[in-house]
Amino acid sequence: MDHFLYHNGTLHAEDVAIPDIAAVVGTPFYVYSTATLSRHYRLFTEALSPLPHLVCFAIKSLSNVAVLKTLGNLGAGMDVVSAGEYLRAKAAGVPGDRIVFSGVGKTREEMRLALTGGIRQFNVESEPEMRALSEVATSLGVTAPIAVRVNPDVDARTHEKIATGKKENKFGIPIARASEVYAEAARLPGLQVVGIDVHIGSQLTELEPFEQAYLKVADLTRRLRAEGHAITRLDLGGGLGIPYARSNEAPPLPTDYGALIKRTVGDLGCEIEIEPGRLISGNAGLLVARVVYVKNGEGRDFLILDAAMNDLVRPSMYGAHHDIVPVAEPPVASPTQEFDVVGPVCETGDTFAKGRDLPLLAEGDLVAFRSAGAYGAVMASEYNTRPLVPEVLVNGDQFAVIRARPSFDEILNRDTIPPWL
Ligand SMILES: Cc1ncc(COP(=O)(O)O)c(C=O)c1O
Ligand SMILES: N[C@@H](CCCC[NH3+])C(=O)O
Repeated sequence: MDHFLYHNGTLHAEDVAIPDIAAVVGTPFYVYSTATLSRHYRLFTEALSPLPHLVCFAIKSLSNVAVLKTLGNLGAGMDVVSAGEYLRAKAAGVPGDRIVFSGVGKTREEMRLALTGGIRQFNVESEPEMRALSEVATSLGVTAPIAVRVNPDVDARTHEKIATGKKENKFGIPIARASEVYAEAARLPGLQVVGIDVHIGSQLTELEPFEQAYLKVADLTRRLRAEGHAITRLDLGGGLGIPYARSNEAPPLPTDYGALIKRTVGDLGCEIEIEPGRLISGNAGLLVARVVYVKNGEGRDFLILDAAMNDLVRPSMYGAHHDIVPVAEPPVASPTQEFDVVGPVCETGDTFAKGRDLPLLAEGDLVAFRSAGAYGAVMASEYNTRPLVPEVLVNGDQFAVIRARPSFDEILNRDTIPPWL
């Protein structure tokens, strides 16, 4: 469900017409819907109720502070993976006791930042990290709450670049070694074991891999408790997929996912944490671009947009599909044409879609990439010295620019010329 629909022949974000935003910020731009973000967050909290739980939004999917504040105000926790993300969560007013810190390479500085600023738990991914955290916490005279991320060796059946739960992946400790790792955690000063963490990958379109992983976590909970550890919290990660090609994809819904969690780990008396990113933010965002040229090539027509791979890298990085729609609603049964949809960047990989059937489009027309809220703006770069595109947040009939397009002056001022030049 999203709130990007056609009204009066024009695509709207909630009650705001997309061309009205384009007139203010220019193109390309990202636009997010408050209603969709809120609805998706609530779907998870409803799906997990009445279990005690915290939905920690995976900031990596969409990290604009205004978006984080929107979710934080509803009571969401945050899953962060860097000092920058931690500071963003705090800037959005999220208290430390609703922030979990994930990631395989947390530095001592990052640990210190979170321990002094407040943290719900660290999801520790290795023994060296656990020892470092013990040292940092002891030096600060505090106790660090931890869950150990286990790698359950489960195939998430997703794109190989975003699968994280197989034994060959860098994430977590092998579940078979959990007993010894937890025993060491219990011995180390400055650490308090509170739970178990698992995250097997992103854009999962089936529930079965989650089920396999969560059943292993349930077994491990019983075993670790028998070994004397107080396991009171289970962090089950994120990863639930979204439909990208709306006409033919129907991944499981948060309700099904919630039911699965209840079935697999619901009877352990643990507080449940989940870390969804994409399902909350993905369909809450569009990337809007303008057609620069329609170019007739050899046996194909190119739709050249003013957005490029640096603005939305998913198609070139993962071969990902995004539905592309015209902002002006095409008349019913209007003719279509096949286009290769590309950006202006000097790489053949700067291709959003090949042979995509689209309504007839012309220079100056606006188009929107659907499902671009997650891993869109956050993965953007200034490759080809293209300024990062602005972000806009819509709420009902109002909208605000939540990140402005940098000027070329700002961009050029970031470089400094050394004295010898
Ligand atoms: C530790 C962790 N938690 C949560 C997420 C969020 O995943 P998704 O956006 O697929 O829900 C990720 C990314 O896959 C992750 O690495
Ligand atoms: N960047 C990936 C998702 C990565 C998930 C990270 N934990 C994507 O666009 O699909």
